[in-house]
Amino acid sequence: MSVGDVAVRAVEVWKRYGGGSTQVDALAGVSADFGKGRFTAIMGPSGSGKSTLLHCLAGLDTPTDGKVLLGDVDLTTLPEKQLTHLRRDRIGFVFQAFNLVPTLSALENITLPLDLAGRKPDQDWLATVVEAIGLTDRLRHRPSQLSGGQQQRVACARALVSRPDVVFADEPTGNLDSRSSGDVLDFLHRSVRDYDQTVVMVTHDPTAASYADRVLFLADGILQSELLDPTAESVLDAMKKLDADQDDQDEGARRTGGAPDDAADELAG
Ligand SMILES: Nc1ncnc2c1ncn2[C@@H]1O[C@H](COP(=O)(O)OP(=O)(O)OP(=O)(O)O)[C@@H](O)[C@H]1O
Repeated sequence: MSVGDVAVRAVEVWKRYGGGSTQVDALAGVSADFGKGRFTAIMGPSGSGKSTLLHCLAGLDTPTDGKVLLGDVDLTTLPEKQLTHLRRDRIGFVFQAFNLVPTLSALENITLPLDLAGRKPDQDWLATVVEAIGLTDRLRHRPSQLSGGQQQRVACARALVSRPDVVFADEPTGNLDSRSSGDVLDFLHRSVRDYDQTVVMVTHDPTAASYADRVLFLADGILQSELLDPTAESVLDAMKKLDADQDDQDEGARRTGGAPDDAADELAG
């Protein structure tokens, strides 16, 4: 991928927690490009580092080592104040728990990031986004008067209203039933296909991942494989293979009494 086609790039990103016997490498040298106008899903077993990677890419967390480039800006060296502005102006977030402000209407929630930045919404784009989430008749409702799926669509609109470089979504359908999930994923998919937005989404769900153009698979903080034009079936197969590979490594380590890497070396010859 040429530099101009990349929205965000991870270069040898490490994230280490703790020290001594409790040390954990949540990310162990992850390098990946996330293309502009592309929808990428990140998958992997629990504890594999998905959220940590998303948070590092979004400038919500600082890697222990390595670089994160948003366009040509290295987030890892940016002073905190500039990072705050960059997150506000160039990045959108969708969280599993919606995180809407309960006292504001749906429309006020959508425009909140712009209001906080003292910017006026682009009315055409706002109308497009509002129309696309299919909630034109509920814009004056408070979050408590909306279903979970409707609240999450409001959160997606809020993430997109500033036309960010990238929308990062962390398990956006984790709290939703399959129908509401479909509505939210359709919306994210259309924002990429029709409006050239860039979405990076962490998910456990093969069906959710099938809405993406590409799926990256993490295990033990390492990028293991990727799948282009995924279907729910091909994602499930890739996850089974990942599980089987992990089991083989664990079994090798158990038999030799060593670390998985030692075991792999020993098995290899
Ligand atoms: N603040 C922290 N302090 C110590 N260890 C942490 C911290 N945050 C994450 N970890 C560890 O880093 C590893 C990766 O965590 P992460 O939350 O990124 O995984 P995940 O793939 O998103 O998991 P899940 O699917 O369960 O949400 C795990 O072993 C986790 O226990």
